[in-house]
Amino acid sequence: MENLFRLVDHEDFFTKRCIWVNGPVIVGAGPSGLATAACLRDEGVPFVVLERADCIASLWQRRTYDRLKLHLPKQFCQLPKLPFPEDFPEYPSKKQFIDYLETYAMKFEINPQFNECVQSARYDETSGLWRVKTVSSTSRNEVEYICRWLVVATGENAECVMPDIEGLSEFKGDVVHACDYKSGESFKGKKVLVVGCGNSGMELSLDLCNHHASPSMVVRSSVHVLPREILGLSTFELAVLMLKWLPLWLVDKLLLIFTWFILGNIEKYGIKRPSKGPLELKNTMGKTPVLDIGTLEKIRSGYINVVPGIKSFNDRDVELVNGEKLDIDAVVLATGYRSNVPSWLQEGEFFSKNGYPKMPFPHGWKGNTGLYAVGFTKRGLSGASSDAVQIAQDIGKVWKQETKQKKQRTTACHRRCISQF
Ligand SMILES: Cc1cc2nc3c(=O)[nH]c(=O)nc-3n(C[C@H](O)[C@H](O)[C@H](O)COP(=O)(O)OP(=O)(O)OC[C@H]3O[C@@H](n4cnc5c(N)ncnc54)[C@H](O)[C@@H]3O)c2cc1C
Ligand SMILES: NC(=O)C1=CN([C@@H]2O[C@H](COP(=O)(O)OP(=O)(O)OC[C@H]3O[C@@H](n4cnc5c(N)ncnc54)[C@H](OP(=O)(O)O)[C@@H]3O)[C@@H](O)[C@H]2O)C=CC1
Ligand SMILES: O=C(O)C(=O)Cc1c[nH]c2ccccc12
Repeated sequence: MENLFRLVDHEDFFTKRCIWVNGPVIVGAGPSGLATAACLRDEGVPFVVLERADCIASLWQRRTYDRLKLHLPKQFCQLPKLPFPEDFPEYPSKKQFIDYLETYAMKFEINPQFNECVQSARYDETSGLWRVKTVSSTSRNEVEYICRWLVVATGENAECVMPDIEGLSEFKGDVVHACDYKSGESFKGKKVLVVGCGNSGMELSLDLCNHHASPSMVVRSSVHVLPREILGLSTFELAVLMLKWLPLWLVDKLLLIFTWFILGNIEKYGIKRPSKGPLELKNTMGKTPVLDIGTLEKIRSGYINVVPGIKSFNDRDVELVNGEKLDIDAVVLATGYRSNVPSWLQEGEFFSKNGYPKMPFPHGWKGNTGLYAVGFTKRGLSGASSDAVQIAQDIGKVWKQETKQKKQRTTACHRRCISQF
């Protein structure tokens, strides 16, 4: 590592360093950051990956529940340049996915700077360079990285959404967000209110049931629930196949017809369907349909109670919008996630205030001034992979041109850097 300057604050014993990076800085060592790094490695472009956690794929390793499996078939979840092992099942478990990512990082020699949380990043017009400031999560040490390219790979799930519901802070039982829920074991015999009915709310309600807790799941608006498989084929794969030949509206209609035959009328259990079709809703609003892995059966048999929106909490119970009161012991907030980009990226042209690129898919991966975004298209791991490939090609083109020119000009001039070769 090269220190352009190093300050030691003697009163507080923390250091400030400034580092020139020859190549892009990638913020985030989740699947998106790893995929971009691997593709850059293939292009021969050096890079630095900054990660706030102490491991790769921290969402998967630290902030997901034990029973989690990928819910799309493996061919739609693998990262570029390394297929999943043959012996992986169609829906790999969380452990298998993490093992794959560890192998991936090792194969492409990706060694992130761990425990470095990016606090700010701004483009310096004068020098035409990005200034990326990090603070260590284990000490108070600060580093400023200076680079030409900045790849934002902090993800759509960077922060948990905590709902602001009247009385929630007065509730006396345990309240956990889905990101801190590991298993239903600690809820055995308890009455648990699960707030939210996306894939997290549905799967956690099932897990609670399997651990002999009594979940009530809040469905405040509407949601598309589809079977994970239709006629022995994964619903996602079937949709992808049908989209090759048919318009989206027709695929949506067909999916709902198949669903009706397999799941029946689920409105009678309190689960209203949105007026837009599942794929249209995913494309326009980014709302992922639920792929059912057994929750509906538990709802049908009465083990999971579906309830409408929440009015307020009291110290031991909850009042619903229909006036009904429920005694509960604990609350699981499966209320979703948000991007954290606005909290650190000082830029208002490419990213919008909600932390997503302003340009819709497929134009949202490249900004001006060397800024890129990977994994913000609400298209899961396959969307992240295709962003990564494009970003690496784009940077690689410029890199190769310039390296060629530089070689022609002089072979003596070397810039030292901390980038990984
Ligand atoms: C429970 C769950 C299950 C999912 N299952 C699937 C699935 O089956 N199939 C699918 O396609 N998609 C799935 N997804 C979608 C998910 O978005 C992807 O799986 C994937 O994790 C996205 O990768 P990412 O690298 O973009 O984001 P993340 O995995 O969230 O990685 C981002 C990384 O950036 C780091 N970071 C954030 N802010 C900073 C900062 N300021 N400084 C430094 N580092 C920072 C984080 O610590 C994190 O390690 C699932 C999501 C969830 C929540
Ligand atoms: N096995 C897998 O692969 C899994 C994948 N995932 C993925 O992770 C991502 C995040 O999913 P998830 O965590 O479910 O988040 P989502 O954003 O999909 O769902 C959030 C849910 O919380 C509800 N909600 C939010 N605020 C409130 C409130 N104040 N009162 C009542 N309800 C509220 C929303 O309702 P409303 O719609 O009315 O706003 C919605 O039902 C998704 O892309 C999902 O597919 C998640 C789990 C498992
Ligand atoms: O799991 C997720 O969050 C995803 O975004 C994966 C995904 C991308 N497109 C979809 C369409 C239907 C269901 C899941 C997905």
